[in-house]
Amino acid sequence: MANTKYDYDVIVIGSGPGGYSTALRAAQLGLSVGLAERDDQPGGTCLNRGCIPTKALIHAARTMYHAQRAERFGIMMSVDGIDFGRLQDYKDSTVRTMTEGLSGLLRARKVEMLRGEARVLTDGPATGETVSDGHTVAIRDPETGAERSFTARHIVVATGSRPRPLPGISFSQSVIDSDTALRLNGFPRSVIVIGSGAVALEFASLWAMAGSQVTLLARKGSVLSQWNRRIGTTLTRELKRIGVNVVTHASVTGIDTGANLGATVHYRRGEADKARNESADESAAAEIVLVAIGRNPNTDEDWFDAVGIDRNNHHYVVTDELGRTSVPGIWAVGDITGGYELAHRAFEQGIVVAEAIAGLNPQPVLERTIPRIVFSTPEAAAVGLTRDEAESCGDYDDVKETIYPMLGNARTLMAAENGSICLVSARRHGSDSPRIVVGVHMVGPEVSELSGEAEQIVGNETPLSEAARLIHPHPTFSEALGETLLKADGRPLHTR
Ligand SMILES: Cc1cc2nc3c(=O)[nH]c(=O)nc-3n(C[C@H](O)[C@H](O)[C@H](O)COP(=O)(O)OP(=O)(O)OC[C@H]3O[C@@H](n4cnc5c(N)ncnc54)[C@H](O)[C@@H]3O)c2cc1C
Ligand SMILES: NC(=O)c1ccc[n+]([C@@H]2O[C@H](COP(=O)([O-])OP(=O)(O)OC[C@H]3O[C@@H](n4cnc5c(N)ncnc54)[C@H](O)[C@@H]3O)[C@@H](O)[C@H]2O)c1
Repeated sequence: MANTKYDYDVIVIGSGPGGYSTALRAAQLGLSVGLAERDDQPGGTCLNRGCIPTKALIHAARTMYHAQRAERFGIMMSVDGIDFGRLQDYKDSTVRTMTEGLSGLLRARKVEMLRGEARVLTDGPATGETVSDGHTVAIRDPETGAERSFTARHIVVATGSRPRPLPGISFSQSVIDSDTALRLNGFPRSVIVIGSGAVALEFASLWAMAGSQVTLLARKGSVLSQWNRRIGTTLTRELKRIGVNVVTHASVTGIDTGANLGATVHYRRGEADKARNESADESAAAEIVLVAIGRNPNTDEDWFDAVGIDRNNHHYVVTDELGRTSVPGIWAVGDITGGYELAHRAFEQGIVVAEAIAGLNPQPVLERTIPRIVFSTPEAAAVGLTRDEAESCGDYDDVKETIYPMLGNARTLMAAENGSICLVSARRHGSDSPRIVVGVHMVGPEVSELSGEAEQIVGNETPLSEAARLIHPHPTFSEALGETLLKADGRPLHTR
């Protein structure tokens, strides 16, 4: 779509999953696109400091962990050591391959990279052309500091998020965030992980499998306290099995750090104390402390206020369901929009925004069925509602929970692993329509790979009786979901 008034049809600020998917889809639809990025390479948190490097390290640590446990199969193996330099090279080259691949794809779609820190201006461009407010982006060259201005009919803000520190405790050499954790020169001998969400559990699993002494401080009675209760308690138990010392009901009260590496975390045990009548204050010491208590959106630069982009009390940008902000012509996608901070949600938001800008009529992102995965050991995955959510939302009657212990699954048994699936089914409120699956919650080996099927079933509101007719190949982990569906449909085959 040629446009003479502006330099670009669309300028996207930030090249993480939200920004780059917007740029790729917009370019595919014939729009001219500039993609501003302050980092040296595109990909944002996900490719450079998130999804990709963490999973590369988890893959490597799992390989070592499985080798050490092979004795139970009669295979005697030992790990002679870890060449951490080579491990880092493997992780970095995985990241490089991904970011270079992305750069190539952006070039092929003729997306122009605009390198530097970007901000939206309220006035017209330096060229003196007349444009309405909020259509000009200034980009500061990282080398010279000089600013260049570009105009666009639409601006998409995708500035992402950054690690959140504990209130009153700054990050330091021994109190680190996930960015620093990925740059360590070796696996720590001992580590305290604060938090019990995805980042905490993935690093705790990774380090425990690599032989570190890991203490995880969880504020609630189990990890993943926002998830289905059974998933949280099963995962808490399984993490202990791989050697993570999970301390529940622990609220951090302070951290002492010395001049050298090392820190002591002071915490208060909540409900547990009352039952045990013990001293409320406890402490733990380790080489490093990882703080993984969530992320803050990158929406605090002055220009957000100057341009008038509405944000909520937690600093997330407020948008309508297609991604429009309060300023006409300015859109937002990804972590800055609140809700699930996930790469695949950002991809879909980017596609929707690009299609809306191009004048297509996209469906809003279906937030309810976005799969959530934690690549811990074992993995956890969830799609849709928990029983409590289904009962309280008012949309459903006759809510039922069906539990399937994964030990009944042949592949889980062979792998000498454990887990559980919890399926939530219900009928639409006030109708005698068929029972449907409204939530699937899983913990166990490879359950990340079962989330696609779960999303189809929940998202399409497939009647339970039809979903239970799907044939799952034998012997696979996916049979565990098949068995759960059969059980929920009142005709369990390999289970009671
Ligand atoms: C350790 C870790 C592991 C994760 N693992 C997973 C996972 O396995 N699966 C999953 O789905 N999600 C995962 N996530 C979450 C995922 O990384 C984020 O949800 C996703 O990256 C958000 O994409 P985004 O485009 O909103 O922002 P980001 O990826 O944060 O990208 C924002 C980009 O904008 C740039 N930027 C910001 N401000 C400006 C500016 N003014 N000018 C120019 N450029 C700017 C930044 O440099 C950055 O490149 C993980 C996160 C972390 C921290
Ligand atoms: N596999 C994945 O998809 C993946 C992996 C890593 C990160 N992510 C995403 O990145 C984002 C950040 O991850 P995260 O794990 O940091 O955040 P999170 O929101 O998933 O979990 C934060 C955890 O910290 C706890 N917490 C909050 N404040 C605390 C405090 N003051 N003291 C102690 N505990 C506190 C919460 O109870 C929660 O358990 C999340 O949105 C997550 O979805 C996704």
